[in-house]
Amino acid sequence: MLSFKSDTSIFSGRKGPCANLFPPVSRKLNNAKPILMKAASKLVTTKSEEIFNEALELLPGGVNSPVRAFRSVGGKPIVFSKVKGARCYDVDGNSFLDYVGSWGPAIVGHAHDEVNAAIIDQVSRGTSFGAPGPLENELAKVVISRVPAVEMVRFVSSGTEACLSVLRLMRAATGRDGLIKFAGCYHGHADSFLVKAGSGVATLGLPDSPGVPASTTASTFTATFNDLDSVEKIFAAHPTEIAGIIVEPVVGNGGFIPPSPTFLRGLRALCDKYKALLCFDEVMTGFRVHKNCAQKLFGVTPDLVTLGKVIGGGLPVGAYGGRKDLMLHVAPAGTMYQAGTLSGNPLAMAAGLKTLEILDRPGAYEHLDRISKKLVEGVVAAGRAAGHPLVGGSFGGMFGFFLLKQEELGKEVEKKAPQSFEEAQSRADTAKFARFHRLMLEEGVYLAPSQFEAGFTSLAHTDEDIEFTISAAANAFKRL
Ligand SMILES: Cc1ncc(COP(=O)(O)O)c(C=O)c1O
Ligand SMILES: N[C@H](C=O)CCC(=O)O
Repeated sequence: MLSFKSDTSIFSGRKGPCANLFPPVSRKLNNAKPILMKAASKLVTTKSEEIFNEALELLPGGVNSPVRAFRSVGGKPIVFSKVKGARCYDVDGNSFLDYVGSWGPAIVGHAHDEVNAAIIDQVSRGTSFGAPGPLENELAKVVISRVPAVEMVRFVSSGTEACLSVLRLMRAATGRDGLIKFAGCYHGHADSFLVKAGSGVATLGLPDSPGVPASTTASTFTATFNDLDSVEKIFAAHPTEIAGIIVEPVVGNGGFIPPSPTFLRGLRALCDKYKALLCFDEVMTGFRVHKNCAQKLFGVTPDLVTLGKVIGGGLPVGAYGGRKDLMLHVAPAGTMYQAGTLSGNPLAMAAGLKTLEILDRPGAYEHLDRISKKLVEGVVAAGRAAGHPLVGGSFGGMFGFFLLKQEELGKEVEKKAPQSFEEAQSRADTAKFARFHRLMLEEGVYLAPSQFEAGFTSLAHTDEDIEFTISAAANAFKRL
């Protein structure tokens, strides 16, 4: 195992025959030539542990969002001190290649100089208005111009807020209460969505969530992703009750699960048949899998869309939007009420505008697509070469892989990616993933601390970073 010292001190170089094959993790931080580290040292996490132990007395589970607690991968979380570009740095002086990227917002790289400058410039004019500001129009125009379904948009402060608002809108517009979601999909933590949800709910193995009234989720019907029959059955049983479907067009909260070629188009047809609304929850996929979101990538236009993460460039933001006739239900244009003190926050608007401007530059999405594919292909090849069955995939800057149960090795099924969350749950070896996650940390690579989360690349990740990550994975698989 490697020990990673502070940015200004020596850093990793594997002992033994491969010593000269591994570029130092923090090469950008230290021009010193990599020197051989003492063997069998381990990741130094003293300060992280001190801070996290203190946090356990202050914050439920020591965190402000459950997945950060490392519960499903074991050990204690790494406490970050700063982030920059493709890297994160912990309070013990370790540096890691970061494939979480604040769960998506850091798509142009952490702390991008131009994004920082845009925020600082806005700070000089105030951090919050509580009144209309020009940047809300500017970001709205960019979203409307780039997202096929969006003719009008409302900004809020989180993806959760966007999803709970869009559900209320679907109900207000149709006069119906029913909602169809999919097992393993996560649409934030509002009551109606906490039914067989993905992300932290799945990671922690929670059945759903206490505190959610049965009366609330009585209107939430759960289908199986990529299984149109499971959706048709719900519609057939409730032909006039369903307000809409909400779906992650590429599942990222149940692990990485792409749609089958006919699935999204099938959902569109079923919604049209039963006069329900179709909402793509693109909080994660939005501006990540394609410049014009997943709806352009797959050629299916929903009625409504939710967005977040990328459009705030790292500051708190969410948005819901869609057909103008639907959005005009929203107060004060209409009577469907939704509000927010910090909605359309000028700092978030500034950061989001600059982020989307950088993403609009030539080659941005080609880079994201290419390096993500290279990463997944390299990691999968390394795992299989070491005798571990795994599958993976990517779209744009979003990727994922499943470490499968050992009995699949050498069988035809090994090459087939899970088509649904239920299948992923039955085929994934989450204990092995936990061991892999820890070994990758020791190799200087920070992956999402859950098998049931997607990974994220950025414009700051280089080919050398990807090659380093693949080498790190090869090492980890050998030690798994
Ligand atoms: C697809 C999706 N929808 C909604 C959310 C909720 O967003 P937030 O965490 O900003 O409330 C998330 C992420 O957490 C997400 O990935
Ligand atoms: N899967 C979630 C969003 O993408 C993870 C972020 C969180 O809930 O803390």
